[in-house]
Amino acid sequence: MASLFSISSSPFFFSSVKPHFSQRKRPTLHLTVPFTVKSLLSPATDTPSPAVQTFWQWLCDKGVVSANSPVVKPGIVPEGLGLIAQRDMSRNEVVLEVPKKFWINPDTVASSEIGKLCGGLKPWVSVALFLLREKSNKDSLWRSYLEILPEQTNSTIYWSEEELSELQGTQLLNTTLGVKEYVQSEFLKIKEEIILPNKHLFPSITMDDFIWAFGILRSRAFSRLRGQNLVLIPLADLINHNSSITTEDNAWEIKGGGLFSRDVLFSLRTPVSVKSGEQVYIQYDLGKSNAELALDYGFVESRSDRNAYTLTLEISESDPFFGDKLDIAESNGLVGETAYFDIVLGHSLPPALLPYLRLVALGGTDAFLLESIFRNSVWGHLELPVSRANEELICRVVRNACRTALSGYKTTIEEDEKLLEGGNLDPRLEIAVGVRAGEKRVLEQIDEIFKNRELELDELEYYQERRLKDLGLVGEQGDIIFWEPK
Ligand SMILES: C[S@@+](CC[C@H](N)C(=O)[O-])C[C@H]1O[C@@H](n2cnc3c(N)ncnc32)[C@H](O)[C@@H]1O
Repeated sequence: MASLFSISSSPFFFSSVKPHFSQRKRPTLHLTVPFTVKSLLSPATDTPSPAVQTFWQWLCDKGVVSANSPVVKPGIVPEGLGLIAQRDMSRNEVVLEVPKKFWINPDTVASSEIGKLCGGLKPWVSVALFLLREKSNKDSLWRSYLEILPEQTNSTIYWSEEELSELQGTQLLNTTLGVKEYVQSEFLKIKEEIILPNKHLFPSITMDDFIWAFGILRSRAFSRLRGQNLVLIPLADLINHNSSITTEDNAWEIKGGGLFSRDVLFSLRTPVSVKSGEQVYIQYDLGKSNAELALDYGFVESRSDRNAYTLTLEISESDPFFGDKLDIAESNGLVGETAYFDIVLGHSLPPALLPYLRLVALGGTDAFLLESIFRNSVWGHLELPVSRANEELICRVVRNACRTALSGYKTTIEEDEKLLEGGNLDPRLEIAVGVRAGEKRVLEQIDEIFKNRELELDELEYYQERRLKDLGLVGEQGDIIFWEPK
């Protein structure tokens, strides 16, 4: 029975680089985790490095920014580089505007010397190759920008094996390994088809270089901008994230481009008022879980609703009712034999989870519900308990799966909490401890919900009782009304 479904790491279906500043929404929860982001009010102090100064000079020379009265300047901050306000700014004021000719996107690649080679490539692969080509070209027009890109972030894709071992048992570990495998397979393809046959353009590109480029895009490319799937915007990509900003609205937009209008520009606004000398921040994505933040950007947040766990449920092909169940799931918006449910700490279960579980577990004397005459009403029936046996089975299977998943972590929540309370952890360890503690909390929450449900099994009302009631065959006290012959 335990094979009814599995709680596994969320598989990463990855056909192109995922949106980096996406709008997907996810609800909220509670956990005292690691990373404390710099206060919005703390001013940045350090002087920029020569590379940053050269980058700034390049932007001034090209007229992207005003050398005399800049609104923001790049500066060294706890998050690496960031944008420092050069004067007081009110909410929604424009921080910077970058014309299209300074963007790096698949069009930039197409019109470059490697454009012809990159024709059929995925957008992210072509931009990654472009970055690596330009890096190896000492005369690159993009040199001053490339020089300020970090060698690594704390994204889990850059972690050593030892660092990854701290993620033992987590979904994040599996996702990270899956992503790396995917990037590697893309690399092997272009190595054969593009890199090796064009050694004069790509002298020595390694898998690590390709991972670097992938991580750069993943952490700083904007996506889903008007007509733009994936675009690097120098200067704008220095904007850091702050958890205290809780709106994603209107932080950036593309301006211009109409028939008689001026150049197309990327425009960034500050979502909150900022004092001169403070760092300007935005909210990257309210919908990302801590695991996604860790993978994409290399940080996590203490907000409890960033902790999530993906339940993967499957209608087994060996199920005698496989076809009917699949048909019912698909008619109710759950495509394919596998369904994914994101469970968020402190939030109730996704509404479709219980009906889907009941459907997957349906069998024996309840199987009549799968008959075609019920096809239009079956989901409604599945939204309520079907039978004691069915409800008991889903509780048992979910609880077993939670316990199995919990036994795969190398620490307990208490041990993780102690580590976090002790403070002074290496940033990557802090991310690992935060994510694994968060996942375990969600698993315990799921287990608790189904444990309580198990205790209620005798009080629940099941399909047959509801049916008898509907037919007027059950009295007020739940007694069966018999027909007395007159
Ligand atoms: C869009 S870039 C921002 C510029 C970046 N700080 C730099 O030095 O180039 C995103 C990266 O900045 C860093 N970052 C942004 N916000 C952060 C935060 N709140 N805490 C820690 N790191 C952050 C992470 O390394 C992330 O991958």
